[in-house]
Amino acid sequence: MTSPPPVHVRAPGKINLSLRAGPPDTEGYHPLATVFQAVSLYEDVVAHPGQGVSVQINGRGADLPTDTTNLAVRAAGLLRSSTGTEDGVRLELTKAVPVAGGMAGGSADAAATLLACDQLWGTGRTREELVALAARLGADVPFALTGMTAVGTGRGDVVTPAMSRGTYHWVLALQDEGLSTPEVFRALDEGAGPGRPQPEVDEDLLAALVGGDATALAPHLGNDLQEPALDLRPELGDVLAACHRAGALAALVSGSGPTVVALALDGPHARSVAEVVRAAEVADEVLTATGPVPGARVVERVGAQ
Ligand SMILES: C[C@](O)(CO)[C@H](O)COP(=O)(O)OP(=O)(O)OC[C@H]1O[C@@H](n2ccc(N)nc2=O)[C@H](O)[C@@H]1O
Ligand SMILES: Nc1ncnc2c1ncn2[C@@H]1O[C@H](COP(=O)(O)OP(=O)(O)OP(=O)(O)O)[C@@H](O)[C@H]1O
Repeated sequence: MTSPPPVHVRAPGKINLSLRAGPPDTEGYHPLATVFQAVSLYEDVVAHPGQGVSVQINGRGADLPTDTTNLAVRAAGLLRSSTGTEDGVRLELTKAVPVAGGMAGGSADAAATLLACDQLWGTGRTREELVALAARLGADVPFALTGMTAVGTGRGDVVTPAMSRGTYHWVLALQDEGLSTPEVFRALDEGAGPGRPQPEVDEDLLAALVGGDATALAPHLGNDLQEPALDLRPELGDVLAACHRAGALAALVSGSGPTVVALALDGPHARSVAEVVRAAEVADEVLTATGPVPGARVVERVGAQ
C-alpha cells in the first residue's frame, strides 16, 4: 500500500485584546473572560507518515524538547489514543511565534497537529471532537483551531466567535527570554489577594470591534496579567513607554507576556511605530502583524492530486 501524502497545516498566534481573571479554582486554574484575536504570525506543521510519533523543529525553539512534553507530540498522541489508530507521524514544525511569549505558539502547534494528523490518518473527527481534544491539551488550544476574533470563558477554553469588522495593525515587541504562564498567574494572586469578582467580558470592547475603528478600540484594551508580568520583568515598562512615545494608539502585554503589542492606525503607521521601537533597543525583535486571521487550516496536502 502506498503511504498517504504529507499534510501541511498552518495555525496562528494570538493576542488577548482584553483579559480579566478571577480567583483560582481548587485545581489552581483561573476563571477568565478574555477576547482573543488571531494574528498573522504562524506556526507551520507538516505531518509526514511515520513510525510512532516524532517531531523535528525548525525556526524558533530549536532547543525545545522533542519528547512527550512537546505539545505537538502530546496532540498527536492524544488523537492516536482517542481514535485507536496505529498509524504514526513524523511532525515537522516551523515556528514563527515566540516561545513562552504569551502568544500561544505551543498551543498553535498542538491545534495544527490535531488537524494535520486527523487528515493524514483519515480519522475523520468532527470540528467539535477536535475542539474537545484541544481543550484537554491546554486552555489556549481551542482558540487556535477557531481563530479570527473570539470570546474565551471558563479557563479560556470555552470559545465563542465574536463579530469584528476590518483589519487591525499591530506592532509586536518580542523578547528572547520567555515568561512562565503559571508564574505570572501566581504573581497575579500574590498582588490581587482573594475576594476578586468573577471576570466579565468587556461589552464596550466587543462593540468597538464591530465598529472596526482602531482609535475607538484602543481605550478598551486591557490585561489583568500585565501588572504581574511587569512585577516579574520590570524592563517591560520600558517597552510599553517606547510604544507610547512612538505614537501607538495603545500598548499592552499579550497574555502572560513578555511580548508587548502596540495598536497602530494602519500598515504605514505600524511600520513607523515599529521603526521607533526598534531604535529604542528595548526588545530583541520588533515585528508587524495584522488580525484577525483564520484558525488552523490545511494549506495543502503535499503532492496531492
Ligand atoms: C495566559 C493565556 O495565554 C491567556 O490566553 C492562557 O490563560 C494560558 O493558556 P495555556 O498556556 O494554554 O494554559 P495551560 O497550558 O492550560 O495552563 C498552563 C498553566 O497556566 C495557568 N492557568 C492557565 C489558564 C487559566 N485559565 N488559569 C491558569 O491559572 C495554570 O497554572 C496552568 O498550569
Ligand atoms: N511545541 C511547543 N512550542 C512551544 N513551547 C512548547 C512546545 N511544546 C511544549 N512547550 C512548552 O510550553 C511552554 C509555553 O509554550 P508557548 O510557547 O505556547 O508559551 P506561551 O505563548 O506563553 O503560551 P500561552 O500564551 O498559551 O500561555 C514553553 O516554555 C515550553 O516549555
